[in-house]
Amino acid sequence: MAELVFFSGTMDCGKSTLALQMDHNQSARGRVGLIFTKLDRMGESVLSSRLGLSTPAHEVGDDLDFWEVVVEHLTHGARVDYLICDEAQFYTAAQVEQLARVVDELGIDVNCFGITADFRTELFPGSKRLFELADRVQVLQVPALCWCGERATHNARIIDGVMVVEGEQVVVGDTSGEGGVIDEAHVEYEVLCRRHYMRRMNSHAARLASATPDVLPFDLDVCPVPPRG
Ligand SMILES: Nc1ncnc2c1ncn2[C@@H]1O[C@H](COP(=O)(O)OP(=O)(O)O)[C@@H](O)[C@H]1O
Ligand SMILES: Cc1cn([C@H]2C[C@H](O)[C@@H](COP(=O)(O)O)O2)c(=O)[nH]c1=O
Repeated sequence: MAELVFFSGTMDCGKSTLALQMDHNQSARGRVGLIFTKLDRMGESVLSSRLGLSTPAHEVGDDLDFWEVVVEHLTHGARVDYLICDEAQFYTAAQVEQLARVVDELGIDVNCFGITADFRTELFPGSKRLFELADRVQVLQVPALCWCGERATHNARIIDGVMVVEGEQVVVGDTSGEGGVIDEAHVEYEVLCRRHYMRRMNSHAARLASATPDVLPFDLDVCPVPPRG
C-alpha cells in the first residue's frame, strides 16, 4: 500500500541526507522517482545536504500542481514509483493535498522532508497540512543537539548574534553561520532545546551570561557553560 510519509524535525537533523539516501537506494533497485524541492540553500532546482551530496530536483513554485506533473509523466509513458519532496514545510496546503491524492489514486509512495515549525514555534503551512494528512510522521534517528547537549527541538533565528521571535516566516539560511541578510543584518539559525528556546538563550547569549559572574539566569547544573566557537 502506498504511503504519504513526513520525515520531520529541526533544521540540521539530516532530513536532506535521508532524502538523498532514500532516492539512491530506490533507484539502485531500478525504481524510478521524481525529486522535488523548494528554496534549497544551494540554489534553485537542487536538493542538497550538509554532508556535501546533492542532486538535481524540480523546483516547487506556488503554482506547481503535483497531481498534474505526475499524471503528465505517466501519460507520456514514463514510470513513476515514488516522489521525494524536500523542504516540504514551504509547500502550500493545496500542494500537500495533491500529494495525498497521488498516493491514494495512483498508488505512488510520497516521502516528504521538512522542518516542523518556524523560528516563532508556529507550524509552516506545508508541515501543518502534512501533520493533518500523512499516514506517518517520522522523527529522524540522529538528534540535532542544543549547545547544552540536550536534544534540539526548536529552530531559533539569530540576527547579528541575537535571537529574535518576530519577523517574516521565510528567510532562507543556515545553521553554520552562513546566513541570509535582512536590512543589512546577518541572519542565521541555531537549533535549541525548549528550555533554552523559551529563555531566548542561544549559545552566544549563554557565553555572555557565563562571562558575567553576578548574573546567573539559569541553573548551571542543568545548563552547563556552552563550548566556545
Ligand atoms: N562533517 C560532517 N561529518 C559528519 N556528519 C556531518 C558533517 N556535517 C554535517 N553532518 C551531518 O549532517 C546533518 C545535517 O544534514 P542535512 O541533511 O543537511 O540536514 P537537514 O536537511 O535536516 O537540515 C547533521 O546533523 C550531521 O549529522
Ligand atoms: C526556522 C526557519 C527556517 N527557515 C529556512 C531556513 C532554511 O533555508 C530552511 C530549512 O532548511 P534545512 O535544510 O531544514 O536546514 O528553512 C525559514 O525560512 N524560516 C524559519 O523560521
